[in-house]
Amino acid sequence: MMIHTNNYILNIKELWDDVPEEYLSHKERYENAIKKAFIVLKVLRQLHTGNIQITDHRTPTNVYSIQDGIFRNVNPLLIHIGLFWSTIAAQASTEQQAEWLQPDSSMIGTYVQTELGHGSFIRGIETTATYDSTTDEFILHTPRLSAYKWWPGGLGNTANACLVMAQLYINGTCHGLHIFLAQIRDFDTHKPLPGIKVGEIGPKMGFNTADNGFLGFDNHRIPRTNMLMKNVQVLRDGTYVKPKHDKLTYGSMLLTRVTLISDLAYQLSKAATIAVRYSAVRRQSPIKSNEPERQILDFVSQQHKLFITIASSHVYRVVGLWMWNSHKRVTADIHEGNMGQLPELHALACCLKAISSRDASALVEQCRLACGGHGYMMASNLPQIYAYTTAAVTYEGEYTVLLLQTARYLVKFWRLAAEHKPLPQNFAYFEDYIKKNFEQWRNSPEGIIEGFKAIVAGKTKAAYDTLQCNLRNGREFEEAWNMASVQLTNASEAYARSLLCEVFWKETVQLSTKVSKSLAIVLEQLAELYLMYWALEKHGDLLLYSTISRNDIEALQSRYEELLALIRPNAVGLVDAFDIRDEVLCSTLGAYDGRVYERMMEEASKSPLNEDVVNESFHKYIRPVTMKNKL
Ligand SMILES: CCCCCCCC/C=C\CCCCCCCCC/C=C/C(=O)SCCNC(=O)CCNC(=O)[C@H](O)C(C)(C)COP(=O)(O)OP(=O)(O)OC[C@H]1O[C@@H](n2cnc3c(N)ncnc32)[C@H](O)[C@@H]1OP(=O)(O)O
Ligand SMILES: Cc1cc2nc3c(=O)[nH]c(=O)nc-3n(C[C@H](O)[C@H](O)[C@H](O)COP(=O)(O)OP(=O)(O)OC[C@H]3O[C@@H](n4cnc5c(N)ncnc54)[C@H](O)[C@@H]3O)c2cc1C
Repeated sequence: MMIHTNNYILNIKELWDDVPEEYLSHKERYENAIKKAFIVLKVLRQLHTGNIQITDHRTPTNVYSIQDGIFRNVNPLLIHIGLFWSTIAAQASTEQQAEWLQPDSSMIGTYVQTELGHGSFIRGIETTATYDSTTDEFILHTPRLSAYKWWPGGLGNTANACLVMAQLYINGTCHGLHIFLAQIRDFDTHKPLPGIKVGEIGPKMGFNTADNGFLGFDNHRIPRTNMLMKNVQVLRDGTYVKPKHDKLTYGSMLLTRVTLISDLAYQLSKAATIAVRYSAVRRQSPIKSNEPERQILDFVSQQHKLFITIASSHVYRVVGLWMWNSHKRVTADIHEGNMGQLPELHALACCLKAISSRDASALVEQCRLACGGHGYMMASNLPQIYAYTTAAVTYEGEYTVLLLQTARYLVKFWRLAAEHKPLPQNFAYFEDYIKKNFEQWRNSPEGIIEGFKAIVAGKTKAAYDTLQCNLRNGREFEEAWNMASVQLTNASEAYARSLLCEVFWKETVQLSTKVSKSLAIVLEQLAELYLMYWALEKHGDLLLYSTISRNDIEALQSRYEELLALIRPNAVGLVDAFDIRDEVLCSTLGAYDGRVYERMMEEASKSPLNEDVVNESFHKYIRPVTMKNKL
């Protein structure tokens, strides 16, 4: 059957709620979401097997983005689709993949890594997988409470299988973390298998349809062939065959960090669409006292809050794609046995995941604030987008922890520069900084990019010098590192910002040659706005580390304000161009037709508190108090 995914999914009645999900209990929310998740899964399976085919051109992202509207929260199968399958595809041997990656598989899986006691420091994970050569099995075991798995999405009620990260033991030797496929529930009855203690962890700030769960193993046995064996093997006699790189097991985290950048771009585009459209509808106070009230979008301070969100969505879309292509290239190299580019990819993914999630949550919150009181309503959908986005600052590698990973990479190159050793081309600016080869400041995108590189160099130098000073004072390296960690994270943050500015500007200039002149102008305005915004935000750093002057900063401020005015007439068009359907946006404030107040009233009428003219609590609790003396 040929289908148009949008229409097909939008017309499946059971996927769309009559009662807004905020009025459901924790249990009802899950049950409602799981009903929908399996309808969506069926569609995805039909697409995969070719039983239905797609006629629209933007399919994978379309299905993904329509889901946002269907769940208004999170698809409980997000980890099954996004992490379970992709980890098997990347880390299982060809034979394992042939067995496990069947489109009609009974397995509903999740990715089980974090424990009650350890999330960031994964070498500290306590779950063990001990090889028993007499039976050719691994014994999965949770030795104590802190070793209970805690957090995996879909684990609480949905999954019947999982990929477990555990410490591998063979003949008493620990070989570190490895991934194992374990069935945890009966495929038919869905009851936990013997030796499995599993459940759901309770309500959270967001992700409340994702049934995040806990899991403990009591000497649970799985076949030896259930260890993911593409990069590393345990043979029948217990021989351990090492991987070519000891962090290949962390590959799923790397991939998800890369994918998340695009997902965050999409969340930003939703928030921007809601806030910009609302700001075009909402009128509040005149600018000149003798004039009618103005659209709040005409206030320059409002433009300052919103246009950076539009621009940032484009930045993360462009950089997300750039990272996706790098990931593809590096993965192909790894297949050929060449690990050379992995450290760079890891360093980039860490800082970009950290900064994209932090930026996205700050900007979504800014959009909410820009919608005044109405932005605080759940029906605006901004609170849900915020709760979803801010979780990404923590999961898949906590913000600070990831920045410190990138700092290791920066410090290595600074050490080379300090010792006057050869540097790769992309770090040549470290040498320039040491030799004080400072460029004359230019108030242009290219000048700002150079300025940001000077900040990276200056901050890396400062962190490195502190590190060296701590070492000279007799500290051990790890302690000296901890003492310098504020400066180290600052250097990583600056590095991410310089990458974002450089990649976005270069890609935009290139793209501009391929589109109409009028579109090119707007795209370049957005890119320039992004660079100016951050140059002004970081003007203190520029004053410290580059040759910028006070006059230059004043000129940047004027150009920034000019850009706000230039973008203003296109603001609504720019968010319309994100092309997000009302059904996906789920916002009273952001719908295409601009019927904001009507929709707000329609949504209010769905409140169960409006079902009775007089709520029964009046008779039970209020009247006895207020009428006491009059009875
Ligand atoms: C219209 C537009 C639509 C857009 C549509 C977009 C479509 C998007 C589709 C899907 C979106 C998907 C969204 C997914 C949502 C996900 C939902 C939430 C799921 C959450 C899951 C989780 O959270 S799983 C758990 C994650 N946990 C972590 O991330 C733990 C973090 N900790 C670590 O990673 C490690 O502990 C740490 C790296 C911090 C340290 O490791 P350790 O072993 O201790 O390292 P160490 O010995 O110190 O050595 C460091 C050494 O190793 C190198 N290294 C570390 N990691 C890697 C790696 N991954 N790869 C390569 N190398 C690595 C590191 O560089 C160091 O090297 P040296 O400096 O020593 O040379
Ligand atoms: C919504 C959501 C979904 C999740 N889904 C999954 C899932 O599907 N599967 C899964 O396995 N896990 C999942 N997780 C768990 C997630 O990966 C971890 O919570 C995350 O990696 C952070 O680890 P943590 O909780 O141990 O934080 P901690 O590491 O305890 O962080 C607490 C604080 O300590 C600081 N800190 C920790 N270590 C250092 C250090 N070395 N240096 C400096 N500061 C440090 C951090 O910066 C932070 O400020 C999920 C989490 C959330 C919130």
